[in-house]
Amino acid sequence: MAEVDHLAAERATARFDVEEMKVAWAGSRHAVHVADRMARLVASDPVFRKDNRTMLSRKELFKDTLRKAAHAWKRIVELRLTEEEADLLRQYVDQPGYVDLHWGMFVPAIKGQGTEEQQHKWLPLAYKFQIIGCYAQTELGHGSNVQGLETTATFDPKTDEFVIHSPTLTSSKWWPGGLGKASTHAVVYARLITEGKDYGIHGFIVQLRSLEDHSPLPGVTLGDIGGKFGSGAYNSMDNGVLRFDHVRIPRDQMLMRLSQVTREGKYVHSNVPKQLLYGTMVYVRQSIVADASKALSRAVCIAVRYSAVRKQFGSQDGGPETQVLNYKTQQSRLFPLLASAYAFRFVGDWLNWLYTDVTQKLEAKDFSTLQEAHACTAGLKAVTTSVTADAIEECRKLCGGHGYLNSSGLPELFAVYVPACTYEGDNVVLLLQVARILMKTVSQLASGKQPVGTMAYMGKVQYLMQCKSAVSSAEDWLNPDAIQEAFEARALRMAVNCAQNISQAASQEEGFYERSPDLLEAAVAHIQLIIVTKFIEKVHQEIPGHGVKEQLQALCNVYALYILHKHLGDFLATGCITPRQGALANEQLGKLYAQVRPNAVALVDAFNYTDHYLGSVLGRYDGDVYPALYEEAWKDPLNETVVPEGYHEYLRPLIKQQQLKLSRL
Ligand SMILES: CCCCC/C=C\C/C=C\C/C=C\C/C=C\C/C=C/C(=O)SCCNC(=O)CCNC(=O)[C@H](O)C(C)(C)COP(=O)(O)OP(=O)(O)OC[C@H]1O[C@@H](n2cnc3c(N)ncnc32)[C@H](O)[C@@H]1OP(=O)(O)O
Ligand SMILES: Cc1cc2nc3c(=O)[nH]c(=O)nc-3n(C[C@H](O)[C@H](O)[C@H](O)COP(=O)(O)OP(=O)(O)OC[C@H]3O[C@@H](n4cnc5c(N)ncnc54)[C@H](O)[C@@H]3O)c2cc1C
Repeated sequence: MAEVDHLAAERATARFDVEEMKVAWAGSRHAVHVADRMARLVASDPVFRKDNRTMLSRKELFKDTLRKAAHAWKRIVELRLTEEEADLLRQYVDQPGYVDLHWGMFVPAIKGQGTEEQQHKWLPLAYKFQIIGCYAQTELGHGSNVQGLETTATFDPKTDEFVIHSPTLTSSKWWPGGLGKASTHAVVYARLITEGKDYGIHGFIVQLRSLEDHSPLPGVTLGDIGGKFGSGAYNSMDNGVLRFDHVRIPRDQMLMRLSQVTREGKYVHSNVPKQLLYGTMVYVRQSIVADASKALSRAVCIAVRYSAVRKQFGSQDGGPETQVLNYKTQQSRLFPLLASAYAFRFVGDWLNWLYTDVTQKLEAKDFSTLQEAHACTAGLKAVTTSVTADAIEECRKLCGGHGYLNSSGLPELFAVYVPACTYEGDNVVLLLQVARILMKTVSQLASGKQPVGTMAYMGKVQYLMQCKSAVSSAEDWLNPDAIQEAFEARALRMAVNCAQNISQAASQEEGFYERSPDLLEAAVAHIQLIIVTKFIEKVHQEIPGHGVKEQLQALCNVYALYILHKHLGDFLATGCITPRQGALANEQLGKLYAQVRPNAVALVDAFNYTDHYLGSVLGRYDGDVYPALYEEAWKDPLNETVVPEGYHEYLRPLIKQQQLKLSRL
């Protein structure tokens, strides 16, 4: 009971309106309402139970995923849910499965790369689940290097067909989610060959399995690639392997929005940038940023609530011990993660806006913002997923020993989340893309070309290369202009330093290769600037609700000053701030943590997660952690019998043998 009281007391100390913070977090009152309804719908349905997931075998887990997906679809149809509601319902079911790829990549690939005619033919089938699709790009030999894929699609003018073929072992498709067991179709990326010429990678819709009995079609070899990291977790997904042996598809199953092959076999490229082929990846990368804030906020919610419940040391004269949340070290590890969850949420919203804006411009044949969309989605995907993966592990440690139990929810969350650093583009590979664009922008500064969008600050090169921070007290670091200037100067100076070093190499390519570790850091600095800028812009907006703006202001400052403290070396080495100013930032950070402390539990309540979605005995809303932990232990299959299976085979003979030996002595 005492623990329950603890969280009630924590909630009472909040200095802001939690209901209004829920609106700020979700984006609108409508969003809070819909999310609430969908979360409760899932939580109250026994089919969506997930507390036994880590104890299921791979086969049981996969079947459970099929069952949940089918039940979710049934509920979506029965309740006539809107697209927004259906997306949220699937999110709260919280079990990776083939439907993620069907809706998240197969459908978007057809929408983005198919002609109107192709969309008209294929999308209704996909929308009604008459076909199930996946996104088959990566191969055994190549993932990052898309141009290196080996699968071929050779046009045969005699039959008006493409022949899809896997010429080598390394050309086997390898990894696509939903491919292993569930999908009937795939968008397959292959080298288009016509009239004897290789035109590079293009997308094709290929049927893989019979719609009657689900068996692979002739010439198609298919399977699952095997168990993955952690128990439960991403093992619910059937990541697959696929080989083609001269499989024929009609010509009109090449996705022809960007380029076409005529009946005669002539290749025609529309007047659009060829990078539009990568459009589905750009779309998913922006969703992954929004998803990072969800995963991070879940972990932080668990760690904050548990840290308020957990007590260690400090008891005097039999009085209460100290809540671990009161330890300054706990706060300095946890509150930056809380601030990062909010930061990623807001930058994710902005990125979604950017993506929508770019998509509208592309439809009007305006390709000017394509590079900005690529740099922002790639860079933000890389930084937010890397931070989130590390943060989930940090939250596990923040929960001490109990964090290591599956029932804490953290091991599974980590195992599900960590591949986000790799899929949809390895984070290092993506940051190097950002670095390339930074170098290009720096090189254009001399010619007077004004950078735009998130690179616009580089236009202030004369000022930013020599400015000195005016901060002279800890409070000065609360001024957003001081923060913004320090972050801009750091990012620009790091980029310019890299460019200067590269220019001394024998060639641009060699210089880029040699300096790539520094380039990664420059790219991270640029992306952190974007996150800080978007958080500052958010806080400048009108935000209703008692104390909400003040809390967000504090979190924004925590985020920025934490990054400054963590990367102090960059700020000092580039001469943007002095060691004294660095120390003042750290002093202010400590004061901000004290400001966050009484609001911490309410700030995670504002995420509005149900206990079902959190899936953690440590993160329970009521804080009644110990009885739940105790009860959960007894549910383990090992506890089904008092004497374990194997006792008579292995334990008893061993003990008896030793006893016999002893008795002979
Ligand atoms: C369970 C949790 C799920 C959470 C997710 C939440 C929501 C998501 C919703 C649904 C998805 C569901 C589940 C997600 C889970 C897993 C799915 C995973 C799927 C996959 O992994 S699919 C495979 C992804 N593969 C990659 O990302 C490959 C990475 N490689 C590349 O992108 C490219 O090869 C490369 C690294 C960019 C290099 O390309 P290349 O053609 O060689 O180009 P360069 O020479 O480097 O550049 C040329 C030129 O082009 C520009 N460029 C490059 N890329 C783009 C782009 N995307 N857009 C625009 N422009 C681009 C580049 O800047 C250069 O420009 P220049 O001006 O310099 O010429
Ligand atoms: C869970 C999961 C789900 C997936 N789902 C899908 C899917 O649905 N469909 C699909 O098509 N694919 C999918 N993938 C594949 C995924 O997109 C690739 O694994 C990813 O793009 C990374 O490519 P890779 O495996 O070739 O890594 P590699 O490129 O081989 O990376 C290996 C190492 O090399 C480094 N490296 C590579 N290139 C460079 C470079 N130029 N400079 C410096 N370092 C470099 C990387 O940083 C990394 O450290 C999935 C992968 C996972 C793990």
